[in-house]
Amino acid sequence: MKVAKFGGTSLANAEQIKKVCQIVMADRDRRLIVVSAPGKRHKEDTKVTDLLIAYAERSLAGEPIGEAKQAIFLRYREIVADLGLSAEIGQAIEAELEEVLANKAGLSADRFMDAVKAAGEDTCAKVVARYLQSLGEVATYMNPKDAGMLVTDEASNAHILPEAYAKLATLREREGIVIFPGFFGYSRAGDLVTFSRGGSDITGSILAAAVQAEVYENFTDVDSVYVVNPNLIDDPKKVTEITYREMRELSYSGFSVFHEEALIPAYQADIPVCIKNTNNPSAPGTMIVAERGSATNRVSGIASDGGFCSIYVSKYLMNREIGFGRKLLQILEEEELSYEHTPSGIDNISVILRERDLTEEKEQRIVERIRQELFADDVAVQHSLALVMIVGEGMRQSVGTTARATTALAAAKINLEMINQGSSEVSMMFGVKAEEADRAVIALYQEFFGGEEPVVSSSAQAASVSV
Ligand SMILES: Nc1ncnc2c1ncn2[C@@H]1O[C@H](COP(=O)(O)OP(=O)(O)O)[C@@H](O)[C@H]1O
Ligand SMILES: N[C@@H](CC(=O)OP(=O)(O)O)C(=O)O
Repeated sequence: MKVAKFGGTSLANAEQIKKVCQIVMADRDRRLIVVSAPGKRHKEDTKVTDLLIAYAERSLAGEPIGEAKQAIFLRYREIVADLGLSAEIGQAIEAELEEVLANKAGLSADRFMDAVKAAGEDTCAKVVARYLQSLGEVATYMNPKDAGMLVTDEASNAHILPEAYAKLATLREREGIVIFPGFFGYSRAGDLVTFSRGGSDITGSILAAAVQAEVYENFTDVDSVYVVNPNLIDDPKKVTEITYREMRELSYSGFSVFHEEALIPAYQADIPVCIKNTNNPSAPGTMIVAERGSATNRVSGIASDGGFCSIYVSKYLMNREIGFGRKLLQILEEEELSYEHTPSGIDNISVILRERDLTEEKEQRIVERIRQELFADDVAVQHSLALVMIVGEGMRQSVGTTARATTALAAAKINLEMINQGSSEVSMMFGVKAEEADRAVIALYQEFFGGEEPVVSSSAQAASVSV
């Protein structure tokens, strides 16, 4: 049995949905199908999930909702019509969607937002099931509540509960093709809760682990994972095989092709993941596996992500002070902040955080507390940082990777704010100013995969004029 997840771009319109159904029908082992909400049809388009969020925000703010609602219904109406589904089917699907959008009473703002967001995937799953049925297939829409997709109840940031797996495993016994909406589950109390954005990848991975799938296929709009974001460099090198550890690090640091939390369930159940292209299904794609044969190339990928900040703390003889690190991190804990990294020196330590979590008020309070409670000599917060990551299993065995990377970055006149080698030794991280991140990635690509000058994609050209 294979679990196949199709992303928003694969379901953006009727033409795409037809491709999806052809792919499903071409392999009888593809029996558990996870769908996202319709995504962008072209670059300037809006994903249905974003239309739903805009709708929910207006509704919660008490603003007029007519246009926002119309935009959502239009997307599905067009898809249903172009798939040649009957008017009755269209009306039934619309009535269920309407009910969710109208049902605000008794729900907190968070719960309403999650219910509305999830309607994108839920409606799409119903449409796809109906279309497969119209082609003569035995296909059923599966409600995540009935299936047992039990999750924690943190709004918009759910995590699977371990007890969910036993019931989900019974999906294996279902007849025909099961169409499962991605992106959400239900708490123990029965409330709908969504995963974080892009979370349909997580649904697919959970289901693949639960049913012990032979493979988890993740269909998107690119032929493979590339060694660098293809929006930055035209036609970069393809990755044919990559380990879970490498992909986890790269997804964390900007490879948006696969959700950073989606690898864990598949990894724990030892299910290989294959990233494939709905628009070119015969391309082999990228396999994500436990061990890869060719770990000789030292760097497997280069990624970057912005939105970080660092709290730098220095104190003479910090290395001799028992409990300093704990006290520092406790201050963050009391401010309900998680941290990302803690590179340190003899008398200093930096704590890297996601900028979105640190309000101005919290920042002032934290700086003050570090000064007063820890008697720090210096505390400074630096904003607008990007983390650039080079990742590769082969880096463990090879000498000189750091030297090559820092030399390349120096030659591109990029100032390094921080260097951190991951404890796993499969990654190395460089903190740079956000506006220099693209140039840093391009310089590193040139160093490790270059040979010739890479062709910088037009959207990245502005950032890279001085390369
Ligand atoms: N290293 C990478 N390799 C491949 N794609 C990448 C990489 N980094 C970022 N991407 C982007 O990820 C996109 C696919 O992810 P996403 O838009 O979430 O697709 P889907 O709608 O299928 O979920 C690609 O179109 C590409 O722009
Ligand atoms: N539709 C949701 C979940 C998702 O995974 O979408 P996609 O497969 O298009 O990245 C979102 O946009 O966040």
